[in-house]
Amino acid sequence: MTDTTQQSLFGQLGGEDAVAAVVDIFYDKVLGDPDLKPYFAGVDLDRLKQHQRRFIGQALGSTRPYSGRSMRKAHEHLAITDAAFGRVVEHLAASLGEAGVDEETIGIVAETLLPLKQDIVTA
Ligand code: HEM
Repeated sequence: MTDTTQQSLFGQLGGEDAVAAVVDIFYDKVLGDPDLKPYFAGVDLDRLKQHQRRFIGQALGSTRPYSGRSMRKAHEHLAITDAAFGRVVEHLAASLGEAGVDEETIGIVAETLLPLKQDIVTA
């Protein structure tokens, strides 16, 4: 998929304000999932929210510059399993659906995230 397509996903959803709404839904789902909550133990709230925003931004191809750690460096100490990665992506898909994004677009977003799995899953 080209950058142009990804940018239009971001725009299609409604830009930063709409993304903030998706982040709230996503945040509730991830922390409300007993299988995922432990990964976020000890992570401060600001950092977590930043995670969610960047996660969504990355998923939708936001052009906002990213100056954080690489995906591998950010996650290697967490021993994230394949299953946990899958659940996070599922929660994102559900959150986008609740925000009114159509199935086809959600599928494209999920495909965009999949290549990151090899850097994030270490358990
Ligand atoms: C495609 C999937 C993902 C993306 C794009 C993503 C993105 C990010 C980003 C950008 C950061 C911040 C890095 C920094 O500030 O240096 C981060 C941190 C973090 N991520 Fe993810 N993430 C993903 C999947 C996951 C999964 C599956 C989990 C757990 C099940 C997870 C748990 C965390 C935690 C706990 C932190 C904070 C680590 C710390 O500050 O010690 N992430 N992630």
